[in-house]
Parts: sequence; structure tokens; C-alpha cells
Amino acid sequence: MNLQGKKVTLHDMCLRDGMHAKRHQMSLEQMVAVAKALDAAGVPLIEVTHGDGLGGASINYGFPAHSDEDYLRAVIPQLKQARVSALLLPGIGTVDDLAMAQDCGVGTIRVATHCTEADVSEQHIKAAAKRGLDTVGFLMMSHMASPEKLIEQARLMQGYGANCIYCTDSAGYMLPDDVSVRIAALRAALDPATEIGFHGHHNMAMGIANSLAAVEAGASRVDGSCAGLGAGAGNTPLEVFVAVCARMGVETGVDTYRIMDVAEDLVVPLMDHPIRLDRDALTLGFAGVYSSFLLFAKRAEAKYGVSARDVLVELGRRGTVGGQEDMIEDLALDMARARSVEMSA
Ligand SMILES: C[C@H](O)CC(=O)C(=O)O
Ligand SMILES: [Mn+2]
Repeated sequence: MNLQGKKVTLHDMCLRDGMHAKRHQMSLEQMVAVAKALDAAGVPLIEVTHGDGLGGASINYGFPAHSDEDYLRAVIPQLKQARVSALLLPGIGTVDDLAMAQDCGVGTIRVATHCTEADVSEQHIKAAAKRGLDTVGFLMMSHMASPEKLIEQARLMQGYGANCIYCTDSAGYMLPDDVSVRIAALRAALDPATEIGFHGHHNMAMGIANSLAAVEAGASRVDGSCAGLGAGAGNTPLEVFVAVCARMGVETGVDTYRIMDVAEDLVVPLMDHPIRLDRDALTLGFAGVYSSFLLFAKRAEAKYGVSARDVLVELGRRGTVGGQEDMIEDLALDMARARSVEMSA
């Protein structure tokens, strides 16, 4: 693969996707320290919000240690060069949340929908574009859509005003060919001025390989997370991707040694559990399950004595998607009941 001379904008996820792995419990001091260090290492874009985006604080998704507004107001004034982005899922975040984020200094809004439901992003994408924000359409669980379907959905988002469209491997299910074919299809179908992005999860250990495949096929934005802090087995580890890009002659503008130090000295010590490919995280990738379901399934295992892996496999079989977190406990309860009926028969 020859990527010599390509330029990629890297986007760090550890203060947003990493919030899933932290059960949304990060202190303001931790956020500020990591964000300042990412900024100093040259990372151009940093995402900051609840793991499920603006307005995610709820019984369904979990209550964070601080509000989105508190995190954004603490972080943004401390940064010298990096722009801060906020994720927004229509139905969770509102146009008022978007206005609040812009007032805090957010420069990029990423409007996320399930990969076949782009039509629900119209109001939010139009509002963000009208406000002059860098506006991104973020198609989650993209492995569940064919390249043709993804093109159709991406065109909707582009039509509403998005200037960048993401193929998002929320389940960490895709293999490099799955990424190549989708990114190449988007690149060929969308306006040349519309950027293409890729967001990976490392559940099949494909984060780096998939991100490289995305760049080769035409992506100019790539998400990663310092030390991999993110849902499931985490996101594409950013410091590793920076080092690989440096070796391959891809320009990222990020200092390889400094980003290694941010990972090692600041992000790893934050982790509540090691972000690794245990059998449950691997099952997410293998069965194509939304990465942020991992901790819900582990909690159900602890509460009902059912295997988290069995729960995840069944969630994959049922084709569950983000927003159906409440089904995890229901399913575990049904499985526990079925097991006790079996045992008493
Ligand atoms: C709300 C999700 O965590 C968004 C995301 O990062 C993904 O789908 O992956
Ligand atoms: Mn993610």
C-alpha cells in the first residue's frame, strides 16, 4: 500500500467515546489535562461530550459526572490550536444543545444516525450548517448497510448541508475490504468537496488496518482514541496510527513521541479497566454488536448470572442498534428465567 504524501486530519475520541468506557465519569480536571496534552501534541480535532453525545445524560445511557456544558466550558478555553467537536444524536440531543455547544466554542458538530436512518438528521444538519459549523454526518453501524445503501444515506446528509460524511464501524465488525468498498463508493458518489471520514473500533483488532484502508480509498478524516480509550475494545489507538502514518509518509501534523506520552502518562492511568480484546469485546466485533453495549452486557452478567457473551451474541442475532440499550437487561432477565425453568424441569 502506498500512501506516501497523503494528508489526514486526525480526530481524537478519548474524551467522548472514552466516556463509555468510563461510564461517563470523568472529572473536569482529567478532561482538561488530556485535552491540553492532545492539543500540545498537535491533534487538530478533539471530541468532548457524554459518550452518547450532547444530551446523553439519562437513565437509558447513564448520568455523567458533569454536564456537557461544564466539560466544554472547562476544556475549550485551554486549547491553543485544536478545534473541539461535539457529537449529536437526533432524538437525544436537540437544536438547543447544538446552540449551547457553539456558544461554548465548539467548531464541529457531528450528527449521528443509524446507517439507514439519515433522514432523521435533516433538522440538526441544516441547523449546524446554517450556523456555519463544520458539519459532519456520521453513519453508525455502517457494516449493516451495503455500499449502495450507504451512498443513498450519505447523499441525504450531504443534501442537508453536511460537508463531511463518516462511515462508522460502531461494532468493530468490518474487515479492510468492507471498509475499502464503502469508502471508495462514498468517494465516487459524493461531491468532490465533501470529505469522507472513518471511525473504527478495535474489536477484531482491525482499527489500524481498517483506517489505512480508509485512507487508501479516499478518507481524509480518521478517528482514533489515545491509548484506545473508547467503547468495546476501544477505538483505533491514535498513537499507534500516528506512528504508522509517520512510517508510511502520511502527514498528520501530530508529534509521534508526544502522543505516545499522552497515551502512556495521562490516558492509561485514567482507565477503570484495561481496554483490551477480552472475549466479550471480541464477541462485539465477531457478532456485529454496537460497542457501547459491552458494559451493559457485563453488568447484566453480574446481576443475573447469564454470560455476557451469550447476551451479546443474541443482541447481534436480533440486529439491535444504538438506542436499544434497555433491551439488554430485558434479554438477560429472559435468559436467566429460561435457564431457571430448564433447571427446575
Ligand atoms: C453514540 C456512539 O457511541 C457513536 C459512536 O462512536 C459509534 O457509533 O461508534
Ligand atoms: Mn465509536
